Amino acid sequence: MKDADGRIRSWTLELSRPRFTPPPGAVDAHCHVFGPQAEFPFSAKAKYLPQDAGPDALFALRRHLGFSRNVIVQASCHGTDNRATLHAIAVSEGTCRGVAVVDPAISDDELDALHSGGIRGVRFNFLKRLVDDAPKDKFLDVARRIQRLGWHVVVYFEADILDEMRPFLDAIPVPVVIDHMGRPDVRQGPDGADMTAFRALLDSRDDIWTKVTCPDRLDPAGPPYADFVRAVRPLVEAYPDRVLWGTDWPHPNMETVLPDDGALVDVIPEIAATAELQRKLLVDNPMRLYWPEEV
Ligand SMILES: O=C(O)c1cc(C(=O)O)oc(=O)c1
Repeated sequence: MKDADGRIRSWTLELSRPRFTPPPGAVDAHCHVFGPQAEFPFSAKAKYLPQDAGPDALFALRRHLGFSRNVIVQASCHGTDNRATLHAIAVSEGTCRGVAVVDPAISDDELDALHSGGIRGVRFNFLKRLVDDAPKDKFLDVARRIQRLGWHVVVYFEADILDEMRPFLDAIPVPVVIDHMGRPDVRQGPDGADMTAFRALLDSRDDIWTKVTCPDRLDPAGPPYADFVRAVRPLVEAYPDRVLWGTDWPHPNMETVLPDDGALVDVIPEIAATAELQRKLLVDNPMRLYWPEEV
């Protein structure tokens, strides 16, 4: 949905109320903020220009869905200027933490300032439609430099480059979180080539986590996202202590079919069928990674 300025709205205004009630303290561990542009302009290199989706809208969504905290992941449209993310964290009264995108030339003092602002990880994005370049050697240098802060890295790539990503991922000296499971083709099922290769990655070290997110991006059939559920539920059961969940609101680039966040929440009990799995996915795991001092 584009406005008169050509700015895209990628989130629905017709939100359903989910049937599923998240456990107390649930964390939406993958979401973004856009702007507001007047205060926090988008990057000159942004590949999409969204309408404003600031912290007030995010917190209204959170209340509606029954979540308590958010992890805000710096969106590619803001480049390496993390001010919009830091602003949202700052006004959240301790209920948000974040993942930054940094220029590899960032100083140690600037990294310290990000830590004080609630950042606990750095994102490396390998999607050509979102970023111009992804310098692996410089990213590895950043990964080494954030080790002293106790941070992790979040990596976003698509399934077709998993093989070529392996040496890079193997060399990262801090915990690794893979966005959206590295975008498998969920129609292949739980034992298809993409999920099998992804499990081999998870098996390669015990500090690789993943976000079991984005049925809307990965399952074109739409709600109730049957192929996504069939492919992802065994993953949640096999790696219950290394999975995170998030809405992905405001759903960057979902221009044609706007996901209903209520329907996304209703996928949770389908991929995490027991109260214990739900508590790990929504509370214990994200708290360990983002609020370790409270665990
Ligand atoms: O697939 C995407 O388009 C997408 C984009 C971004 C971003 O622009 O940062 O983040 C995501 O998690 C997913």
